Amino acid sequence: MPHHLLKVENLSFAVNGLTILNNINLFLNANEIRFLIGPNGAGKTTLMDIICGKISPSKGRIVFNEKDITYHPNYIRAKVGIVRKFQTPSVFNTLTVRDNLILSFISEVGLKTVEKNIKEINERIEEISRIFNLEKKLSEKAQNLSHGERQMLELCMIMVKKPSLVLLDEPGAGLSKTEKKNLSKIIEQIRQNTTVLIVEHDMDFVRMFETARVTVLHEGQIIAEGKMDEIQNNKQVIEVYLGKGRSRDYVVNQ
Ligand SMILES: Nc1ncnc2c1ncn2[C@@H]1O[C@H](COP(=O)(O)OP(=O)(O)OP(=O)(O)O)[C@@H](O)[C@H]1O
Repeated sequence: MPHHLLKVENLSFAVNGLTILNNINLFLNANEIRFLIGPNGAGKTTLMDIICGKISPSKGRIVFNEKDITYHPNYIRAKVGIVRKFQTPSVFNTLTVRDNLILSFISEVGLKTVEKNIKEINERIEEISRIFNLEKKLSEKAQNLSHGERQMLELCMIMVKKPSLVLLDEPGAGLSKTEKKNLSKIIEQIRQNTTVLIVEHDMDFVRMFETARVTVLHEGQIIAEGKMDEIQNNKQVIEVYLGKGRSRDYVVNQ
């Protein structure tokens, strides 16, 4: 039996009498890449907000590493290894790439430890920046990077923290085809040490992950789950999302 790192059990969320999520059950294995897709307003962001602790559900529970974290605030979730990256990269624009990464180390292990081990930290920065194709940009200010490079830098800063679960909000948005391909390779590499849950509208990007499972949300409910080649032939998914051009591309194999 695979170990479920994250269990979302019988989860519902309502606001002002309006049901936004209705009895969601979502189970993520350790080292899994999972996509969450569905039309606008399906409830994807709300589900991510509940998983990261920004809001609490009306019913159900969230179990992470066998611990019930349903009502843990988001800073506690960050401590147990749940990290979220929003669509717009959040980096320190006036600092260099290296300094951004050093700050990430400081927030992870503390200033004294970083000062004491600065040589090793710099070696580690060089090593990790190679994974994210940033090794030639270490002295560059973040504001001079392209959008794609800033996305890479933020991901790199997140990975310094060695999270167990990374929540990504439309990471493919605004990237060129080549950048998306590179990002997909990096996410595949990241998952060697972490689980990745990705909200995405760009089906070309989702298809770059041949083995990843996809969960489809519609009107607050999960309507399908499986690999992309199964999902894209599912009648209901085509009806409510893929076939109507509501995603950012069309189904190829209809
Ligand atoms: N606090 C709130 N109060 C009222 N309605 C809300 C609240 N939060 C979310 N909603 C509604 O719940 C529905 C789901 O929103 P959500 O942002 O989770 O969808 P989504 O799948 O992420 O959509 P998108 O793809 O457009 O980002 C929407 O109709 C939204 O207007």
